[in-house]
Amino acid sequence: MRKPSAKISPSILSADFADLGKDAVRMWDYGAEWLHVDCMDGHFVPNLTIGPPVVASLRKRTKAFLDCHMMVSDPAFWVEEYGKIGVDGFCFHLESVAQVPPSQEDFGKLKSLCEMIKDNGMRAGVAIKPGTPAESVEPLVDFGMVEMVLCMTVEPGFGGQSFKPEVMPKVKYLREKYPELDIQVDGGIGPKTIDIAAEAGANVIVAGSAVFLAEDPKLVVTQLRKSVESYA
Ligand SMILES: O=C(CO)[C@H](O)[C@H](O)COP(=O)(O)O
Ligand SMILES: [Fe+2]
Repeated sequence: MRKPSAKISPSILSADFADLGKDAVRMWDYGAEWLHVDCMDGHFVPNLTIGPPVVASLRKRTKAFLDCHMMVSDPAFWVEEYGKIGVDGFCFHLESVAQVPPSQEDFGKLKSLCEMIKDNGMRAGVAIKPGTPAESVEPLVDFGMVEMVLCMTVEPGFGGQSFKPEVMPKVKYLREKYPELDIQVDGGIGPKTIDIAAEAGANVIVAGSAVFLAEDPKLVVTQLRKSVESYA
């Protein structure tokens, strides 16, 4: 069984926030079919980025799959609004909703959150911080609650941090167990680190600074895709 197709998702955290529309359009032109939107509320992480009005403006400017990484304390609060905007993927942090490992009661909460995401027309994803074990999200995959697991390869909150290779065994474990699952990696990914992540089994690749600060961003998008495809 082959792993799912490569999806390259440039993170607009490293874009020019005064010119987001232009940056969104050029990423699509460079061949990136996803656009990663880091929504931070200043509570779940010590940083504040953008919310619905800006995401709605982005929606009008790009056909890309809008991949919202919700670094917020109360993801359920935002689901309906993001659904109305026409966001494609809503990826919440397990740690914002549940204890680690999740309790029985937490699974009830997680199930209704995932159902709410789907009822509002979006794909559900769950993100885990570098220290959160893969086993914590297995029931969400096993019961079809999520279509994607995001393994953070930095502590969430800021772009431009160093890739944590110690997260790779988790990616490998999930890929072996779930050959058809979308597995996303986010943080410190670029031409120097992509091979490690692709070999471990990641197929949805987020890259912020490595793309936006590159002299030739199109080349970086192409390199990231080639690496994932070479390990398919
Ligand atoms: O979720 C994030 C940070 O919390 C960003 O998506 C991520 O850090 C991308 O930036 P870079 O590729 O520069 O590390
Ligand atoms: Fe992100």
